Amino acid sequence: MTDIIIKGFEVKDIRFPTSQHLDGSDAMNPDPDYSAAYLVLKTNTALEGHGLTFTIGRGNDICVEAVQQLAAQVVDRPFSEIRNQFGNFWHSVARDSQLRWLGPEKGVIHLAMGALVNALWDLYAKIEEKPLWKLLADMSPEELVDCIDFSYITDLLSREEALEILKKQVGSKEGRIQDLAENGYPAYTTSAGWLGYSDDKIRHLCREALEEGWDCMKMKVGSNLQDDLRRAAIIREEIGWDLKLMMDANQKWEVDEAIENMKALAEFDPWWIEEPTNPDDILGHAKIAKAIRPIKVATGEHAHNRVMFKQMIEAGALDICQIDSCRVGGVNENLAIMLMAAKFDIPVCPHAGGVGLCEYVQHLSAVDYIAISGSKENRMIEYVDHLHEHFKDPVQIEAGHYKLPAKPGYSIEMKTQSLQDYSYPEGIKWRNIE
Ligand SMILES: C[C@H](O)[C@@H](O)[C@@H](O)[C@H](O)C(=O)O
Ligand SMILES: [Mg+2]
Repeated sequence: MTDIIIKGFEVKDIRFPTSQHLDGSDAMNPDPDYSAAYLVLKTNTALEGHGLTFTIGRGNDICVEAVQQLAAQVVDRPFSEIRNQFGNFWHSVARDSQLRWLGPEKGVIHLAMGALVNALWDLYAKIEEKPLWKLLADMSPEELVDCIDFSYITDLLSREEALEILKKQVGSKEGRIQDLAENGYPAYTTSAGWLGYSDDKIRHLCREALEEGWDCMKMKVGSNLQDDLRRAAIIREEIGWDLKLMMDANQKWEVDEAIENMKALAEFDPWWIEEPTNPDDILGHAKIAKAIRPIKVATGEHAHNRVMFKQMIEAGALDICQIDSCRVGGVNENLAIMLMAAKFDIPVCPHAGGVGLCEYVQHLSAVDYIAISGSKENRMIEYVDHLHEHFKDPVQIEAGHYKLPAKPGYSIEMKTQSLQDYSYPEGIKWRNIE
């Protein structure tokens, strides 16, 4: 096969007016418009690599520009050069000396890296004609670790340790693939619990979720305690006490406030509290975790990179590791994070509250189960019931489980019509609003 060369790219500003119905709303983001800096890598063949990074509204202006800057670096490069040394390639993009000053490896520039790296994996999986999870699951432990940049984490996880973890799972991979094909991967829904929803809507969505077979749910907290207590009571009234209920404060509280409020909310038996305080406050999370046991602390959707996860894990600051497919530098860095979590037997429950995140993370959790942790215990993928109709290969949910994706790629390609209609600001959907 002749080598595939990346010949050019397009970056699109795609936004959805989700704030109109307060879908996705939380204590920190009262009216989010789910948005994506969307990258298409064009090649010398008909194949394209698609990738996006999730943002909210105006933040997308800046992210689109950052994706432009990063994507320019792969133009005219043979894809084999990137793929054969993916870890080194990743390292070189993260170390771009002019752009690195903006991070390093955090914020807008790292979100943009997520879009680029994920688009490259989408292309890779399409070239190999496999869904991304299968491409990764078929790799040998050596091939997988060659995708990882171990910089700054070797004190917690060396290349050799990573190899050891992966090698342990090799012999039993096939059984787990079979299990996923038959039973899917467990999930929980956040769709009933957005903060801006009325009590009636929450009640009605809880009933609907039960009928659909969900057995775990997440609600938003962090507005004011009395409201949180009332809403939690409504949810428990509707779903009973056998279902798992998780709570998400979206960084709203001070450390002491988080401890106090969770003591009050404990009567509703929450399984975890997510992002109780500022996402950079490693020691604060550790304090909270210690004070509110057995309620677990979950975090990660705003953790900049693998180095933050390393510290969180070492400090006992997280019980549940919430990887995000875009926040860090895409698939490669998430492999590193999942391996660190596996070493400490910390369950990975990916964050997926955004556009395209469910589509992405289903592949990552599948790989975690098949090749890394080998376990589904206490693990589940978030599901939000928004915007899937815009994807060519949308997630499929059956009785509260993700079905294993089958089409080649990373499931992130959006329909041409949707890309047109929701382009900001010129798309028809926006022209009709403003
Ligand atoms: C603004 C977004 O919807 C967030 O509320 C969402 O990502 C959330 O934190 C989640 O855990 O799904
Ligand atoms: Mg969250």
